[in-house]
Amino acid sequence: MSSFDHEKIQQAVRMMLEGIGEDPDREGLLDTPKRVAKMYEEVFQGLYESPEEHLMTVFGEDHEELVLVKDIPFYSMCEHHLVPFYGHAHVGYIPKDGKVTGLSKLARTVEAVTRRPQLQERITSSVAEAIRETLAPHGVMVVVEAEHMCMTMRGVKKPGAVTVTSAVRGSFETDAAARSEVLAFLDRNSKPGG
Ligand SMILES: Nc1nc2c(ncn2[C@@H]2O[C@H](COP(=O)(O)OP(=O)(O)OP(=O)(O)O)[C@@H](O)[C@H]2O)c(=O)[nH]1
Ligand SMILES: [Zn+2]
Repeated sequence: MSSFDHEKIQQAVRMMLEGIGEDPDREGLLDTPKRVAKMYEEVFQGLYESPEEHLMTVFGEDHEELVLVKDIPFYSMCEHHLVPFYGHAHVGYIPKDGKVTGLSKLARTVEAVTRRPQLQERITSSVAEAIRETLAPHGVMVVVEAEHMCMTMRGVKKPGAVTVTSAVRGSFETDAAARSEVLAFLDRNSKPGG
């Protein structure tokens, strides 16, 4: 797997600043290439992780009904414009043969997939596929809701427009009641203790 090239990012940022008619040597911009490289290393960290690696932690727990971690916040970068899109992912699956993973691992899978240049559709199906391949559950259902800054601060300029994508695998494909159960939980705003 390739690694992160700080030097290259710094050169590119300097050129972009020149390209927009700025002076990269003025005081306020002197450290900007370095800062952007550091930020990119953080926001694109997922390129150096495999989403599946997090799901390897399994407990032989005999639970073959819904497990849903909802409202997982995420930030990603639109691969067309390299501006953020962000929102929440909801990840549900029905374990099989004792393959129950750690709850945090579902959120870590979302992180590994979102911290890359991305499309919302690919995030949604990649999370579903990683769970399907690693845990071989009865079914998996992933719903992602996001606002895209390329649609709010520029272009069509529609702040507040929310894009919803879903991916279902296994039993959820044929079991409408199972899909409805997940959607009913997503509809409820109740918070633990709230
Ligand atoms: N399907 C999909 N499209 C996305 C996503 N993020 C951004 N886009 C869209 O990618 C498209 C790129 O369209 P282009 O016509 O190539 O680029 P553009 O001229 O900047 O388009 P506008 O945003 O319409 O101004 C736009 O319609 C964006 O809204 C995403 O996650 N999924
Ligand atoms: Zn975009």
